[in-house]
Amino acid sequence: MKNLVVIGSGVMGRGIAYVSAVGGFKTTLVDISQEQLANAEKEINNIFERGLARKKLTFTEMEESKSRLQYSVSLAQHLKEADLVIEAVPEVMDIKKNIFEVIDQHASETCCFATNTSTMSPTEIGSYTKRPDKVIAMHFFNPVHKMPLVEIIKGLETSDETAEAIRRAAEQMGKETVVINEFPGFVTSRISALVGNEAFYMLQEGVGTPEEIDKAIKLGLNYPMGPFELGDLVGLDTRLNNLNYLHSKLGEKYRPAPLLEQYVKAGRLGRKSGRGVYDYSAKEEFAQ
Ligand SMILES: NC(=O)c1ccc[n+]([C@@H]2O[C@H](COP(=O)([O-])OP(=O)(O)OC[C@H]3O[C@@H](n4cnc5c(N)ncnc54)[C@H](O)[C@@H]3O)[C@@H](O)[C@H]2O)c1
Repeated sequence: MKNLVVIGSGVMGRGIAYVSAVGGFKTTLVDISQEQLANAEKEINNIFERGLARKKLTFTEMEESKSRLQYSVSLAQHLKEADLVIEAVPEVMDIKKNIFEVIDQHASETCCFATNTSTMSPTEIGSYTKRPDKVIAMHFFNPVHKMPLVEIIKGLETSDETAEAIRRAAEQMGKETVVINEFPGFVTSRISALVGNEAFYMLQEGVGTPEEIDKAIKLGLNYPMGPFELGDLVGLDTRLNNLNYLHSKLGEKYRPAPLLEQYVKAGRLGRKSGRGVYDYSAKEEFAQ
């Protein structure tokens, strides 16, 4: 694989484009919004600058990586050359369905398709194409340039060859991989949703303050972040959305804590809204 197209230049797509270019792939980042693309380019350049300052890469590596990266609002023209397309558009099945129908029409027969979905079925997404054997989920984590894992999820029809090609591509991007079979929530979203939800039940029951619960989990269980810190980073609305999905598929143990629903109703969505479990309004670093 040499040529990659990343669709969606939001939180995840820009990180995926960065690790792809640094990994040596000729990468095109595509979005329908020119403004999002401009923001993505600015942020990717910041990641390069910080990487250079921290000696994660040399000046030459930075310049070579940047020269492999381009930004575009027109998807179709870049698909003919693509060996792999990674989709990172919002977690809405209709949007994803539309994208996969379009890329299936324009990409070469040998091109593989990956979705960065957190919860959705790669089998269903593959069914919107005429190449379900070449469709897979490639689940990156936020922030992509720092998080070491890509969780690779095979749909029912995904071939072993596709899974192996995707595993090699992820490794070329500097990532560790696990290859698993599709089941709602995969491995990581399922566990993370459960831990985050349990923490909300504890808060609701008055077991402790958010600080105490986060500290107990971090220092007692050796988690790098507390469940509330992580929930605020991911977004409490996203967390609730995932829990509702898992509740519908896997039953009672994923029922969202009423307190979490209340926070989301109040607009306390986490860092992105300035307030979630914690208040970020005074902290400039969280405003970006
Ligand atoms: N945010 C996370 O922490 C996280 C982690 C892992 C996986 N994911 C998954 O990654 C995917 C993307 O999430 P995100 O947080 O980056 O979303 P986001 O909202 O930040 O970005 C989505 C981008 O897609 C663009 N877009 C929408 N429709 C498009 C189209 N038809 N063609 C091209 N671009 C289009 C939007 O303009 C936007 O820039 C979702 O499936 C999400 O579940 C998110």
